[in-house]
Amino acid sequence: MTSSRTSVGDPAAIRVEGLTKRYGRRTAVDDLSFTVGPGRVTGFFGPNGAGKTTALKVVVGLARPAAGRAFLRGTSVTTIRPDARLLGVHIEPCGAHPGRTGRAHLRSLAALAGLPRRRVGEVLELVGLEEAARRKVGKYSLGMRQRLGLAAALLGDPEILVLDEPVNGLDPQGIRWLRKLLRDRAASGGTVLLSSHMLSEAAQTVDDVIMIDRGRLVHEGTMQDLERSGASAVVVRTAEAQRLSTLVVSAGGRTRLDDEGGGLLIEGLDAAEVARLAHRGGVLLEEIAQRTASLEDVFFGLTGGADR
Ligand SMILES: Nc1ncnc2c1ncn2[C@@H]1O[C@H](COP(=O)(O)OP(=O)(O)OP(=O)(O)O)[C@@H](O)[C@H]1O
Repeated sequence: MTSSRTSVGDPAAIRVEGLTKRYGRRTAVDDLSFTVGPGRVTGFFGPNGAGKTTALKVVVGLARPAAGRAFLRGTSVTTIRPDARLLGVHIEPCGAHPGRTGRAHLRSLAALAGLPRRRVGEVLELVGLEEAARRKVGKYSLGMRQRLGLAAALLGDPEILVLDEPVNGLDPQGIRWLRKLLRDRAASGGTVLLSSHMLSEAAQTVDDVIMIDRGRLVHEGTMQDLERSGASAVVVRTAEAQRLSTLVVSAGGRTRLDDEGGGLLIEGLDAAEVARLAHRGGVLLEEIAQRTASLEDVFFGLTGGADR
């Protein structure tokens, strides 16, 4: 280990404090704070445009914040010296020239980082790109580009891995493969922070969750807690949905139209409470059922859920 990793006794692998980043008058990241622990895979979730890529760029030192700070192993990213053994990053565009082969791209990255050439062969094998490494990057599919980006991030066998939307473009087999690779890294003490706008696809990969919406933190905790927090919702069918909605909201619940079944989805109250409310308010229910919430439902509940 180098001194930059051990000099400060911060137990967090990544610490972000009050980060704000603006593009003109648009605030992409708004007073965001979170920590990422070592030996964990952490999911950085949020809808399209939530500010995930922007925040990750600041975390890895690729963008400057208007306010706030980011630390890797207790050292500010603004003062840290580049070290491929500490930090591996994959954020598109990865900078690979379309006319170069995957292998040539990785070789120049390895040379720049002062890493031995043999690492190129090792990471190509690790990401399953040995065959494709001879081909030009411009001919790669999205999934192959993801693997190449991951290979680049893994060159230094880094302690901290930051990946922006790594699941994008991977087929189910590729997602399973990535899951194992990232889980293995965490199991051996590594830190993985990955962003995704697809909660379900990434859910089985992550231990911890940081969720943002419109640049702000909406949830930070374990995946287990998140799954528990949205354990169920109630689906009802009624001709008086508007009136029932008003009753539910005044009793502290939330409602929205159920995308799947066309009924009314109610969160924050259980089925018995909804039935009582409907009975007292004289609302006729044609159907009522308890439904286990999907992670998307949980996400919806936390982010306020407006369709954007
Ligand atoms: N270089 C830029 N110049 C101007 N605005 C930008 C720039 N990069 C991002 N933004 C804006 O900042 C906001 C956050 O974008 P960002 O790409 O960080 O979100 P995201 O959560 O990664 O979204 P996605 O899942 O779609 O990639 C968006 O409104 C976006 O339009």
